[in-house]
Amino acid sequence: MTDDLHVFAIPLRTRFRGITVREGVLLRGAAGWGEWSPFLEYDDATARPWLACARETADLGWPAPVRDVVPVNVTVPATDPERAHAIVTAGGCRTAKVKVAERGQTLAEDEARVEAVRDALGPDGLVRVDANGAWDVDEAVRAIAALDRAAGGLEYVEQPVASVEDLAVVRRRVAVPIAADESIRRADDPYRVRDLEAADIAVLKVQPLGGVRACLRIAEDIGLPVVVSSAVESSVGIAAGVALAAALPELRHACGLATVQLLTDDVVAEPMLPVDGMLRVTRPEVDDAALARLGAAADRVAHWRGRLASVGQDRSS
Ligand SMILES: O=C(O)CCC(=O)c1ccccc1C(=O)O
Ligand SMILES: [Mg+2]
Repeated sequence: MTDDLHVFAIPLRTRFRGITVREGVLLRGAAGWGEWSPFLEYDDATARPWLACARETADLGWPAPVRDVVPVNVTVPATDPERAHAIVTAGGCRTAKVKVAERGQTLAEDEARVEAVRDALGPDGLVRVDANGAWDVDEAVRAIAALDRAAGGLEYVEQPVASVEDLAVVRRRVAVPIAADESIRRADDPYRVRDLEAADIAVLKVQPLGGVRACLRIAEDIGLPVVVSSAVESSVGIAAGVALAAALPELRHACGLATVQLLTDDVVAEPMLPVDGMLRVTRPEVDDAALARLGAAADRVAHWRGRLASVGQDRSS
């Protein structure tokens, strides 16, 4: 193994998006370390923009920031109300994003989680929910009304339904603002959201959308307020999202970049954790001791090397 590629495996505190360990690759270039951590089930074409993001970070670095802190939300997995309450209290953020519509769970469970989150935040915090496209149109209309009530007012609902056409329909049937996530990062044409007036807010993630510069272009062209969100990266990947949030001309909403809290460990000495709901705009140093501690098993390293060779040109040899 050379020093220019490192495969990490970090256990999560709470199961999230069906995973319990976050794996990824750190690549080193002239500008420092970049993170490449596409989810395991993604095919090569889907994982390719994620690699462009890692290479931008490693080879080029980022455009200049226009702010030195970024407000963030605490991310609440689809867990029980007691745990949700504790996560919000420990998170120290004034905005919470609550995962809802998890497979196998009921709307009543979502309502109880959202109520617990409101209780933990107090009346002046902001509550947003993310359904990851799990509802159909009628379910969404009903669930959004119920969760808006449970929350005592929602800031917005993220990707209530899967298709951009349905998103446009739901947006016309509810009063709660709509944010588009998968309709941007997994779409052939992210601008359909704009053209169909399907959302009030654009969620941008730097890895799936090909890096900070690519996202700045989308932000400019899509004409919607932006929320920068993570893909549950290590602090190396989170720093790229923070660089985007820091370079946006306007930032009206808290970003979903506080997800290092979901991990049990990190590859840097000073993790990208919020203080008083804010992340500092910095590029953290990778820590050799952490790399050694979090190095993946040999079979996983082989897996990621093979994947890197297939998705891009393997620069480690
Ligand atoms: O936005 C956040 O608060 C955290 C990031 C997040 O929810 C997420 C993380 C990994 C994959 C998908 C998503 C998502 O927004 O749907
Ligand atoms: Mg989302």
